[in-house]
Amino acid sequence: MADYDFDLFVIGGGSAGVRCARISAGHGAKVGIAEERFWGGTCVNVGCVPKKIMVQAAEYGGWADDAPAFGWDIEKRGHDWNVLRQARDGEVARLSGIYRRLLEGAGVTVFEARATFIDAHTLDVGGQRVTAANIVIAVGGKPVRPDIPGVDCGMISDDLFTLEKRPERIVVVGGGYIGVEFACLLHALGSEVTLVYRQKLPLRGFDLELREGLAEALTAQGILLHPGEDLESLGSAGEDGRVVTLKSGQILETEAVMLALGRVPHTEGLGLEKAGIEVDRKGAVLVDEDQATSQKHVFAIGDVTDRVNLTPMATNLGHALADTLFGNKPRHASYENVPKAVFSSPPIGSVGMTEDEADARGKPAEVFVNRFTPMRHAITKRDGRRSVMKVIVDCETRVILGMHMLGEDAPEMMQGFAVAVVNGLTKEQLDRTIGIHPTAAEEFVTLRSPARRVGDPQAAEEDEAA
Ligand SMILES: Cc1cc2nc3c(=O)[nH]c(=O)nc-3n(C[C@H](O)[C@H](O)[C@H](O)COP(=O)(O)OP(=O)(O)OC[C@H]3O[C@@H](n4cnc5c(N)ncnc54)[C@H](O)[C@@H]3O)c2cc1C
Ligand SMILES: NC(=O)c1ccc[n+]([C@@H]2O[C@H](COP(=O)([O-])OP(=O)(O)OC[C@H]3O[C@@H](n4cnc5c(N)ncnc54)[C@H](O)[C@@H]3O)[C@@H](O)[C@H]2O)c1
Repeated sequence: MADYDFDLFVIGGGSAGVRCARISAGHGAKVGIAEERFWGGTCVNVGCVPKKIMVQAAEYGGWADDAPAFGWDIEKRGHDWNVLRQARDGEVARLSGIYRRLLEGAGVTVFEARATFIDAHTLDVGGQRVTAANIVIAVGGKPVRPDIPGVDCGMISDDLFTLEKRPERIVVVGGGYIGVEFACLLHALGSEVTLVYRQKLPLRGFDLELREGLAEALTAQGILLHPGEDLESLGSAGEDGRVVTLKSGQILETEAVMLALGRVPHTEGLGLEKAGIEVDRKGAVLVDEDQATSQKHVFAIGDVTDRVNLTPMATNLGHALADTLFGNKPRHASYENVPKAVFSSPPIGSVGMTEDEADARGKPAEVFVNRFTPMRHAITKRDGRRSVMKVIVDCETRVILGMHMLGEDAPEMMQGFAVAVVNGLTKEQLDRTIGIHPTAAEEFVTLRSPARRVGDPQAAEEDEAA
């Protein structure tokens, strides 16, 4: 290793890269890292953190509306976007600074520059030649901008964090995580929101019953839904207006457009071909189970591999790789049963198989479901606040295959239940647990009769015969 400048060089100072660099240095490796834009990457600067602060701001609007039902003499007079911007941007700057200081404190050499490959062991880092025995690609992803006329009339999620004024009317295109979260938070802050998406329901990949419940909740709170629609073109109208043309021919006039159409790996121009590193059609770096690329000393972690594109997955991958390479503790981060949350209103928390996935196994599973109005909203009578809880159980082993919730506090609740599900919790163990009363969470430990059975080959044959 003495022939190289570094034992490890990390490209990208986001969730995956910072963790890998910091832990590797802690294990004694000589580490360098390059970041071209912002320490902490997407999550800290234009992702989870500023988004969650905006979600929290939005929640106060609903609580202010609810308060009179509990006797509070409160009048909601409006929301000051600039106060929120300053609070959010201040917290983001604070966290980003912490990320940089953590690296320096661990003894990592930091470069505020773009890094690209010259060959499989050599990088150009802001004009400087740097060599490394091992290289980690942790460059993340970037928002998709579709190839349609007038695409520049639309904002991407990064732009929402620099807006000086909240748009009064906005069309959000895309029914994935970002589209749904921003539609909800902008609506709650006072914007008139239209959500356009391709499928019949938003959030493909989540449990169908939760998706149905969420679509009902979105409509109940006044978000205008356009399901089954695709984008044809964007254009301007007058000084500040925007026109969205859908493939069905429908035209929507609005003040602003947000495109939330997915993210692609940030590998363009990285020089991967010079290092002999293979990518897939979307530009995602191909890796084996050790996160090694087609060059065994070059690794890729986080969103750049386009597998589970979530921050805790990225940090886990970074930590596991550092432990494996320099900590004498070889291990893999598991892609199985990764808990997920959508910070919609109400939010979603989910771990394990959906009902459709359990059904498709062809092995019998029981599905327990509960729908209820949380106690708070029995008083407030606020629309669109019904909760849905679901537990899916393998009939033979009694192991819980999936747990899902749409409802207030679902992400907080699901983190705890996920610990148990990941460790093989059975339905009987869940039932043995005494509830905490009065909470919504206790509904998970009091589900007694299954709503239905799925995945039963015999039942499917009987259905067909009938
Ligand atoms: C709006 C939004 C909300 C999100 N909300 C959540 C959430 O609530 N929960 C959750 O778990 N996940 C969320 N995510 C996803 C999460 O942000 C990502 O999964 C996570 O940031 C991936 O980490 P990463 O290290 O792989 O990539 P990134 O965080 O994107 O970091 C990559 C870094 O590499 C830098 N870089 C790129 N190319 C180079 C180069 N050639 N040289 C030097 N530096 C380079 C980039 O500037 C960037 O800082 C959200 C994402 C978005 C966009
Ligand atoms: N709460 C969280 O954990 C969270 C929040 C935000 C983002 N994220 C991560 O970031 C990723 C990116 O988020 P995202 O919402 O951009 O992507 P996504 O993949 O979740 O959703 C993109 C949506 O856009 C649709 N789409 C694509 N092209 C379209 C077109 N031309 N017209 C209409 N619809 C089109 C897709 O069908 C899909 O439903 C997520 O997949 C997730 O991994 C996580």
